[in-house]
Amino acid sequence: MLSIHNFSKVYKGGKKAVDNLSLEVEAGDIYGFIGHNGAGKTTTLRAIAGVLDFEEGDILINGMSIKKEGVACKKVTAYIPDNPDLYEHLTGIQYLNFVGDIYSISKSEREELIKKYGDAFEMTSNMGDLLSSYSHGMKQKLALISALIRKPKLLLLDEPFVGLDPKASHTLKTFMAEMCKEGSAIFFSTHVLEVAEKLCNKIAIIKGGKLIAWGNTEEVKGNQSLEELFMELIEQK
Ligand SMILES: Nc1ncnc2c1ncn2[C@@H]1O[C@H](COP(=O)(O)OP(=O)(O)OP(=O)(O)O)[C@@H](O)[C@H]1O
Repeated sequence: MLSIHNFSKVYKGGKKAVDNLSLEVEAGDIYGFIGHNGAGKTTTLRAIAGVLDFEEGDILINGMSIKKEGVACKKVTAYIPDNPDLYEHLTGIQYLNFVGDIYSISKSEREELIKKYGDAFEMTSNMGDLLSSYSHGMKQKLALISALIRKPKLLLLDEPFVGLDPKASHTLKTFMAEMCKEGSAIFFSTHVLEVAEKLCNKIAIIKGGKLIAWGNTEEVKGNQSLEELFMELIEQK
């Protein structure tokens, strides 16, 4: 589903944010991406989503290169940044219809899915309100709904649980599991190691732009908790 081959990113000014990263995410995976602040998670997610250019390496989604077939890749991928920037002058329902139009979601399917996810995230009664009046968590929930109604094959999430209340976090985890059971894949960054440990069948740990551990969660962790492993790996020189 997602193949990252020797991806590196050097920002203007010379900062190498990601260094020769290779990773495979398969259909059905809930893949957690873990690392300290500044490790390179957002840089990697933005490159996969096709919103950040890069020179070294390639990223394939469903076998298509994000560099050469960006539009086709974006059709099957949804990306929610850690701080979604939505169109504030639209109402919730106008925004979701805008997304529905762009991705050609039929009227009946759109209505069904907006109801399903709107109700689950307790957003249905706020759909007529302007996004400028939404709290941070409400904006995040609307962004998640806009991604879920598209039924993406690959869902990329940057710190999805930050800012969500416990019920919304639980709802999101349920839908993440549902999506992957149906054959999609999720690659997401998180600092919440307990969530990663429970939810993810695979995890990757990045440090200073380099992957230092990856694979099946149980195999990567061994007998330790994810927190113990993370602390040990991060403290190693
Ligand atoms: N636009 C930019 N220009 C220059 N350097 C950048 C830019 N964006 C990020 N960086 C640098 O790249 C490195 C990786 O940043 P990135 O945002 O990918 O980290 P992160 O793992 O997502 O961190 P956090 O957990 O704090 O969100 C950091 O050293 C950061 O300072």
